[in-house]
Amino acid sequence: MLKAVILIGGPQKGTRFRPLSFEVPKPLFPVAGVPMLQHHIEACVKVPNLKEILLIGFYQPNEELNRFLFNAQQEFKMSIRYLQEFAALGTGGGIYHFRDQILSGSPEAFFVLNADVCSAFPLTEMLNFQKEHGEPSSFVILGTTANRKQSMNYGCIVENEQTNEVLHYVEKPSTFVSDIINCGIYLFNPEIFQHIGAVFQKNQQDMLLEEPTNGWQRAEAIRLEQDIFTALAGQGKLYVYKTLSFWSQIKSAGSAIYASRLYLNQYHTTHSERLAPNKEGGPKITGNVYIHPTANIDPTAVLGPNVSIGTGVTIGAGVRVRESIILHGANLQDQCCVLNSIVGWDSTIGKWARVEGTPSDPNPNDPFAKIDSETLFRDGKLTPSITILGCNVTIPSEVIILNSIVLPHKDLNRGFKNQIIL
Ligand SMILES: Nc1nc2c(ncn2[C@@H]2O[C@H](COP(=O)(O)OP(=O)(O)O[C@H]3O[C@H](CO)[C@@H](O)[C@H](O)[C@@H]3O)[C@@H](O)[C@H]2O)c(=O)[nH]1
Repeated sequence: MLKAVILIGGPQKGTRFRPLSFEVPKPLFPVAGVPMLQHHIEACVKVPNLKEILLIGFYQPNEELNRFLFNAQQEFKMSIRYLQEFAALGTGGGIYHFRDQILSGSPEAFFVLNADVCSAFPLTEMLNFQKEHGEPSSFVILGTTANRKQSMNYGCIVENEQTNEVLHYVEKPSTFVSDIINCGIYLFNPEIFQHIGAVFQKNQQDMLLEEPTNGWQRAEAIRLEQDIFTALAGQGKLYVYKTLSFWSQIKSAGSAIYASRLYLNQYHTTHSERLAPNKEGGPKITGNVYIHPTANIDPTAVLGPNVSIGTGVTIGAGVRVRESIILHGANLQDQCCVLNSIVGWDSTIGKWARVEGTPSDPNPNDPFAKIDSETLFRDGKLTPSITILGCNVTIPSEVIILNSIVLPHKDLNRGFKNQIIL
């Protein structure tokens, strides 16, 4: 029997996702029409003999999360539970804290997935790879190739090219180590807890020797990457399965638009029913577009490529939307234009208004380029990025909003360019 754990972090995480993460926990933000986490769950339920999915994080249980869990259990007919850490215990501390829950029912192996990645999740391939490579109790990291410069933003893996054993692991190195990076998707077996447990014991002993502080939590805060992988590298225990399929991190709101594009494209093979067709009396669709069945769209609107339209959205005559996510309840009035933007829940864009951002796509000429999840400011200036309207924002008619972030509940009375509107 197999299980899967999804590390969903908590409210202090996902800061680059503000103001969108004010309204909904980042792992539930819709990407290609469904909550980010649902893509992980859909991949897990396809794995034969996978019996339970555990979400581990430090969010207070909340209505959205409960509703999501309830719906997902119903839809996928699988046990999907949320386990709340008492504090941020790190990527290794959380699974160690809940080891009894993970091991109940005696799974022979379990996946651990970072929630903030978008991937084709080649989980069955990882299982097969594990059977063919290394010793029976070895662990597998999913890896992909990045370019030299960007690789340093990730965990970097040096492998034995014949055996794929991980010989050396460095988390976010300051100089180049390897262009194979950690995708944040792992296959473990119960033995991993011995390794995490040894780090926990050592942390505890170290703390006894230190001056007393209120650092009692520190022994439990364990990072898989720095504390476990670095030590396991070169021990014949850790292997890397390199994937050629799509993969990206979802850190910033801009990367959610990019991730949407990747998932919409995958829908051709996995969920063709989620892709809007061009049909008589409907809007003109170019490329891949997701439209929730409750959205009300004027037939003269032109949508796509890479557009996701949420529940109850209204789109008026002559509206143009491209490379954007329109969240539920938004109202795009006649002839407005939305490009490279995220329009927040229940926002209204007036007639003939133009809401536009700058895409932060990876360099299309570099096959290994990843999306740069830029910080908001560079050299004291706001980095040009996608435009984000928080929830319940009103944009008046006939204005331009360019490369701006508008915080929730703002009623703007003019156009803005390169600004954060508080
Ligand atoms: N439950 C729980 N989850 C956590 C915690 N801290 C982080 N997470 C979750 O663990 C994942 C990793 O988060 P970060 O710690 O922010 O790491 P990162 O910068 O994303 O880097 C990791 O992922 C990269 C791939 O996306 C890797 O390349 C890198 O090596 C590392 O594993 C995210 O899904 C985050 O929500 C925690 O204390 N508790």
